[in-house]
Amino acid sequence: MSRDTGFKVRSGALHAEGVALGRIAQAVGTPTYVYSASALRAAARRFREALAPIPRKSLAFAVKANSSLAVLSVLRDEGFGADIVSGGELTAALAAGMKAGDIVYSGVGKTPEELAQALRAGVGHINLEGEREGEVLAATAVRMGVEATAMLRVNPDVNAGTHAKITTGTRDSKFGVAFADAIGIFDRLSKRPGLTLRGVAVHIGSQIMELGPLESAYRRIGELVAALRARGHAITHVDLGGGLGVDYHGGSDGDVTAYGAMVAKVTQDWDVTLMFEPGRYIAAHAGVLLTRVVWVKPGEECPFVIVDAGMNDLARPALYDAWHEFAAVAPNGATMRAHVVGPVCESSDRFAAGRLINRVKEGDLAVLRDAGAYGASMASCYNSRALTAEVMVEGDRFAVIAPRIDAAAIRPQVVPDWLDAHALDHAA
Ligand SMILES: Cc1ncc(COP(=O)(O)O)c(C=O)c1O
Ligand SMILES: N[C@@H](CCCC[NH3+])C(=O)O
Repeated sequence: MSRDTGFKVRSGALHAEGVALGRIAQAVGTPTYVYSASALRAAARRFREALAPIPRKSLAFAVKANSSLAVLSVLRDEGFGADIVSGGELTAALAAGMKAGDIVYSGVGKTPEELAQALRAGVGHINLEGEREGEVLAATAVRMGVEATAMLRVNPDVNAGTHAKITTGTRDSKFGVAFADAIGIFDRLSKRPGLTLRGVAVHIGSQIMELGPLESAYRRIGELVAALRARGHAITHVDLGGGLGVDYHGGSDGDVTAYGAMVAKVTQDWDVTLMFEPGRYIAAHAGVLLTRVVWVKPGEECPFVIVDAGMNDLARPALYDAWHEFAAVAPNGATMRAHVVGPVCESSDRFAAGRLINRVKEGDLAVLRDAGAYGASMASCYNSRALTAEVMVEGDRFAVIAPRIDAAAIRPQVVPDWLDAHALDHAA
């Protein structure tokens, strides 16, 4: 997808579809995430079309990438289920109208309460990331009088070739069970009443641009499927995770068509339903973070453009040195070299270092592009800043889909109600 899908300069001003971003800033203020519904749909369709050669499949959007209900609803209408990692994401997916059966629940630290919540909701698949979790899930299902349907997430020990902080399938990674242990764990868990193990799951990381590591991981999973079948296990599903990356510099994204062809080739004899969990590929280009320049202040090497968005609103640059293009909403053709920084009291609150950007001045509007995935969903109230508002644009209309929330409303002042720990001991 071109990242211009949804966001284009028209008559000298950046628009989200038919709506000038200046109009949104006027109505909602800044900083604000702005999403294009058409860009979301376009990416969702491109992903599905690329998987056309795969006969049996299900698609689940990784809710961690963007958990706004309006975004999830658009993807639900595109036939996506949800890949979730917490009870909160389960609540969000259900609230967005996703069917429980279309939800797959991953995560290394699901609590017993969250497992019970998933069973109560009737979640389609629970991706087990450890043997003990499977034992507790089975026991909980028996107690509740239901059958849990699950998959075993396996760590294939493949380096995804992405940023070290978002690689998830190497030997020392906390995710899934070690490849060498997988068969033993599968054998044991499949004997547990209350638990139907349908297959295996793999996810080696995020922002993966080369298909080689994905192909290596999938081939290992293919060997495992064959070995499990040889031991009499009925393997009906394999979850291939997410991870396909996008280009944040305006170039080509991970090649989704080649990805579809590779998956079709590697899995042609598997005879299973394949599950996919894309997040970034679907949402990244469909959103920008709209911000206003507060000050332009001289610096030793170049000026500081200080914007009203901070690392609490968009954490990726501070966390992974990630690149998001900074662009003026009303570019005039001139450029400047500057540091673009936020107001937060950390030196890592920096969106661009000595970068050539559109010339901006105090009060101008600008955007950080490609912020639709892992933007708002990772926002916090650090420095007691408000939680950023979110807006969805569709054609010439826009709607606030998440209001700006004051930090004080999230952490209201309470009068401490002191409990005497010793008195509680006596009561127990
Ligand atoms: C289990 C799982 N599935 C899917 C995803 C989505 O990944 P991405 O946004 O890179 O497609 C992630 C995030 O890395 C994940 O941990
Ligand atoms: N949050 C990360 C990706 C992590 C994906 C979840 N396992 C990012 O912004 O790139």
